[in-house]
Order: sequence, then structure tokens, then C-alpha cells
Amino acid sequence: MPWTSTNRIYAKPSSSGEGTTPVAPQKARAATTAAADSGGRFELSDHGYGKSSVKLLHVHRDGEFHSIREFEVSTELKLSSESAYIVGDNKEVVATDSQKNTVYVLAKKHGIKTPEEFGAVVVNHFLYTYRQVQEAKCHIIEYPWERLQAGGPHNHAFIFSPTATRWCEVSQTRHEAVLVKSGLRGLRVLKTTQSAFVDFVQDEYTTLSDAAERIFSTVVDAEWTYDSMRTADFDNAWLTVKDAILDKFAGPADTGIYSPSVQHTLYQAEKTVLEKVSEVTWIRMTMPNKHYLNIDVSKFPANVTKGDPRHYIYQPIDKPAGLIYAQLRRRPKSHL
Ligand SMILES: O=c1[nH]c(=O)c2[nH]c(=O)[nH]c2[nH]1
Repeated sequence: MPWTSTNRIYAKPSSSGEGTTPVAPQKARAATTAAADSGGRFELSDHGYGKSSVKLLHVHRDGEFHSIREFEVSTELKLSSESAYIVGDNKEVVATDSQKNTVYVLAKKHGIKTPEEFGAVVVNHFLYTYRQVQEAKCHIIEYPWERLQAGGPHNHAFIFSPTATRWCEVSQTRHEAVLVKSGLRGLRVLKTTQSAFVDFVQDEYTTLSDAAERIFSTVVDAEWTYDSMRTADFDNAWLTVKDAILDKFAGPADTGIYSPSVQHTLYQAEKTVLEKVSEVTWIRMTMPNKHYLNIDVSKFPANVTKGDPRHYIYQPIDKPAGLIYAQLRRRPKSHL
């Protein structure tokens, strides 16, 4: 049966059935470890292995009308056995080459509706095909292709539009629900007015003046998780986050929206996401304050700089940048 988000993505696996045979008991693992390290001086405190950046293009041909999505998929497995590390026994190792093949095979078999749902297909496959897999993770980056507009939407041509990169990470531990985290990276924006920063601490360390008017530029990173008991419309959620960030940064086309600080603009965007997408449990955003400094032209002789008063010149500063972040979550419902 083909995978669909509605029938399986958040299905908590039952403790009986395919692939749920109990894993090697702790004692047996400890014995193997002890044999390889007779002094018992060390223990593996973490391990995992997988294939990184398996690139694939998914083309869906619906008659003349074709759709594409391009991805970079990374897989990671954590085995219940430590033998491959401790004693060099590969019996339980699902080769990273096989993990790569699995990504291609599952994409061919199920298609890719959204990266989040495909990630769930991948982690489910590893957990329920190999009983030695204790935990599976799948990280997916999507390349930002958009349908080309040629008077109207083109049937089969696309344009690379790197406004922001979409990614997700799907993970599942045996007998637990699928966890889905999604993200947006590198959304770079700038506005030339409607931004201020005033009334901050003034003391012997302060040289910055109040700015009632300044350039505001940032490169937004955001990540958020979904309530694991509910199925979300992942494409719609991602677009809603992107739109909320742009809306709270830019505001209406003619008047804009006032920003008293990066902090407040960031909070407004996060609040909008939690209001609009009920399946999102929390969202974390980072907004570096990419500084553009006023050039003090008063230092030059007036006759040198005199010209059209509509020209303003700023100095873009690469580093340092202010680093501003916040995570907003829903308060637990009160039982009163
Ligand atoms: O929006 C801002 N928040 C700050 O905390 C800060 N600090 C600073 O130097 N400039 C700014 N701008």
C-alpha cells in the first residue's frame, strides 16, 4: 500500500509485528564491549552512521504537465549493537551504500509528496526492515526550483529561485512516534526605512547613538516542530512561515511596518506562525543584524560631496553582526 501522510505518518508503531523483535539484551552488549576492553575503562557514549547528501531529482510527469522537486537526503542509523565499533563485526551493519540505494528505491516506489513525508517513509523503512536499528534519522534539504512563468505557468521548465532553503529532519526511535522538525535557512532581506533602535542602555560602554531611522537587514534562519499526534500540511506550513517572516519584516507595500528592534520583529513573526499553523508546537528564529553604517560625509569638504540630496551611501559591514534569536512555544493549557 502506498504511503500517505494521513494513514501512517504519525502512526505509533505497535510493540508487536514486523521488525519489532526484541533487540540484543544490554547484558550481551556489555559482554562484547568488555571483551574488547577488558579493563572496562571506556564506553561508547554515542554512535551512529549513514550516508550524507544523496542527491535526487524527482520528476512527476502528469501528461504534458511535469513537476519537479530536487533534494539532498542524508540518512543516519543507530544500531542496538556496538559490535561494529568495538570488535569490528559488521554482521548487523546496513551499509551506507545500501542506505543510499534505499533512498532511490523508496523515492521511485512512493514518489515524494513533501520532504517531511518522504523522511517518514525512509525512517520507517529502516526501523521495520532491520530489527537491529534502534533509531533512524533522515535529513532533507530541498533545492529551490520554481515553475517558470512564460506568459503563464510553463508545463515543464523551471527556474532556480534561491530565496530561502527548505530543510527538514525526521527521526524515529523504535516503539516511539515519528518526530518532524522543519526549517528555513538563508532568507536574506533588507529595508531602507521603518526601522529604529532607541532607548537602550546608555553607560560608559556605549558609543552607539539612538537611531530613529536606519537600514534593517538580516538573514533569517527558522526551525519548528510539529505536534506528533497530528498530521500537518507541510508545504503549506513552510510557506506560511516564510510569508509570516516577510510580512512582519516588510509590512504593506506602500507604508511598510515599523520595527523598534530586531527582537520585536522576530517575535511578531513567530507569534504569527503559532497563530496560523496550529500543528506547530514551537518555533525558533535567528535574525543576525547585518549592519549598514552611515558614511559620515560631514568629514569631507561640502563642495566635494554636494550633489543630488536623494543619494545616501552606507557601508555594508560583514562582521561582526548582532545575533538575535528567540524560541516561542505554546503554553500548556491550564486545567482550571
Ligand atoms: O535591533 C537591535 N537590537 C539590538 O539588541 C541591538 N544592539 C545594537 O547594537 N543594535 C541593535 N539593534
